[in-house]
Amino acid sequence: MDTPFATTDWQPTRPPEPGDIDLTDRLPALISTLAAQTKAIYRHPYDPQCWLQRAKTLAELRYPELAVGDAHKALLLCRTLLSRMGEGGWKLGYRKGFWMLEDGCEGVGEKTGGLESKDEDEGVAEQERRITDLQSEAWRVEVGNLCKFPEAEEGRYLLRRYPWMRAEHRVRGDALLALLNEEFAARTSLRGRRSPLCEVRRHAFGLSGADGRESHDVLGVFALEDLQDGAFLMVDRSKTWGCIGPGLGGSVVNLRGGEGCANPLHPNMPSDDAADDLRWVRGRAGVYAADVITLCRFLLCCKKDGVVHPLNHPLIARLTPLYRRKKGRVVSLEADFAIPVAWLQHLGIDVFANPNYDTWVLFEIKARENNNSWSDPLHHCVSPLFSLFNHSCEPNVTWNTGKDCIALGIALQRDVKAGEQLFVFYDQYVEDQPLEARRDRMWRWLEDDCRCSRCVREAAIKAAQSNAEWGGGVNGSSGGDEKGSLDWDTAEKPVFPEDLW
Ligand SMILES: C[S@@+](CC[C@H](N)C(=O)[O-])C[C@H]1O[C@@H](n2cnc3c(N)ncnc32)[C@H](O)[C@@H]1O
Repeated sequence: MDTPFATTDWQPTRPPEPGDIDLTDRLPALISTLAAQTKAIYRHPYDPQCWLQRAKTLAELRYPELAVGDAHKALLLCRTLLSRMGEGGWKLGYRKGFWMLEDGCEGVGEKTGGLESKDEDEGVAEQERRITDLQSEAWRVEVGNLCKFPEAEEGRYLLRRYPWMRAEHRVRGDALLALLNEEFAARTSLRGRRSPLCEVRRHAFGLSGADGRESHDVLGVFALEDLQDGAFLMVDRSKTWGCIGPGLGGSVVNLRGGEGCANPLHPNMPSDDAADDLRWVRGRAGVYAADVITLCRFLLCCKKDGVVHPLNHPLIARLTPLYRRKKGRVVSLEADFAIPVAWLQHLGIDVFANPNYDTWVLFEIKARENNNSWSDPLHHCVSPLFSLFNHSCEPNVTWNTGKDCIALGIALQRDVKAGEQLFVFYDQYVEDQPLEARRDRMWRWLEDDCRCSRCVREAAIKAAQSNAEWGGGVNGSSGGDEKGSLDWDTAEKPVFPEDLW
C-alpha cells in the first residue's frame, strides 16, 4: 500500500454505480496519493487527519470496507483526543494526534500538512473545535461507506485481491509445502507408522489454473501408498475455531433460539492465558460470533508464536485465498472493526503504528478463513490439515467430528492407489443429486464449477448427448477430453452486474 501499484492490478471491491466518475484518467494520481498517505501514516500514526485522508482516497478508489477501517481509526483517535481536552498537565503532541505531558515535552520530527500546520499557540477551544470537526467528517466517511444493508452499520463489498499484496503472500512457497508435509508425516506416523501416508502436492487439478490462480498454487492431498477401504488416515485437531455459545456471565444473546453450543469455554484453549478469554467476543459479535472468534484466535496464535506479520503465520499462509466471489460479503462495523481492534489492543498490538495489522490484512485473513472452514451455523472451525483436501462428488475419504466439535477424524472410504488424490465430500446433502443441482450447491464452497472426476465425466456425457442431438457439434465443441480442463464449460451463466467490470 506504500508503493504505487500498476493501474491494471486495480480491482475495486465496490462495483461501479450510476453517477460514479470514470477514474481512468485519475487512477495513476490516486494510486500515488494512496502510497504517499500510507507513508504519512507510518510517520504519524496517531494523527487522525492522516487516517481520514487515506480513508477518502480508499473510498474514491472504491474500497469501501477499507475506507471504513481508516475512518474508524480516525474516529478512535479523535475520541481519545477529545476525552482529555481541557485537562491540565497535558498538551497535544507534535502533530497533535496524541497527548503528552506538558512539561519539557517538545515534539520532534518533520512538519508536513495536517494538524500540526495550525498555529502552535492555538487555544484549547480552537483545538477542540477542529478535532470535533475532524471527528464529524470521519463519522461521515465511516457511515457513508457502509450502505446500511442488510442492517444498520453494515455494508457489502466484493472479495478481490488487493493489488498491494506482497508476492510472498500471494502464493504458497515450497518452504510452506515442506512444513505441511512434515505435519502430515507427523500426524500419520503418530499411529505407530514411520512413513507418511499422504502428502500435499501442487497442480491438484492439472495444469490449468482455477480461481484466477496459477495451477501450481492449487494444492491437494495425495496418497503415498496403496491404502485400503476403512484405513484410518489421521486426526486433525484444529487450533482455530469458534462457536456461537453463550457469552461471558451466562449471556444468551448468541444462542439462536437456545440451540447454541453449550460449552462456555469453547472459544478458549486450555493453554490460553486467563487474560485471553474470548467469551466477551460472543457477547458482542452476535450472529457473527463464530466468525469473529475464529479471526481473534488466529491473531492470538500470531502473538503466541511471535509471528511479526499475520499473513506469514503458517496457519494462515496455508489457507486458500479465493477472489472470484460474485456475491457481496457483509462488512459489519462491530464485527469487522470495533471487536478486532479491541482484541488487537488487548494483545498489545498498536493498531495505529503497526502496519502489519492494517484493515486489509484482517480482511485477507477473514477471506482465507471463511473459504477453508468447516462450518455449521453454530460452529466455525479451520482445521489446518483438513482444509487442504479438495472436494469430489465421488470421494475416497470420509470425515467425522469428535465430541468436542473440533477434532476431525479422516479415514478411507474405498481402496486407493498410491499417487491418487484424496478427496472429501464438502456437502453430503447433494450426493444423490444430478450434475446441475450438485454444481449449483457446490458454488457455495468452491465459487467455481466443481472439477471433480464425476462432474467432469457427467458433463462430458451431457455434451456428447447434446452434440448428437444437434447433429455433430455445437459451436464446434466435441465434448472431448475434459480432464483438468474448463473448456467444456460453455453453458450459459447468469450475468451479474459485477461480471461486466
Ligand atoms: C478447502 S480448500 C482445498 C485446498 C485448496 N485446493 C488449496 O489449494 O488450498 C477449498 C478450495 O479448493 C478448491 N477446490 C476444492 N475442490 C474443488 C473442486 N472439486 N473443484 C474446483 N475447485 C475445488 C476451491 O478453490 C475451494 O475454494
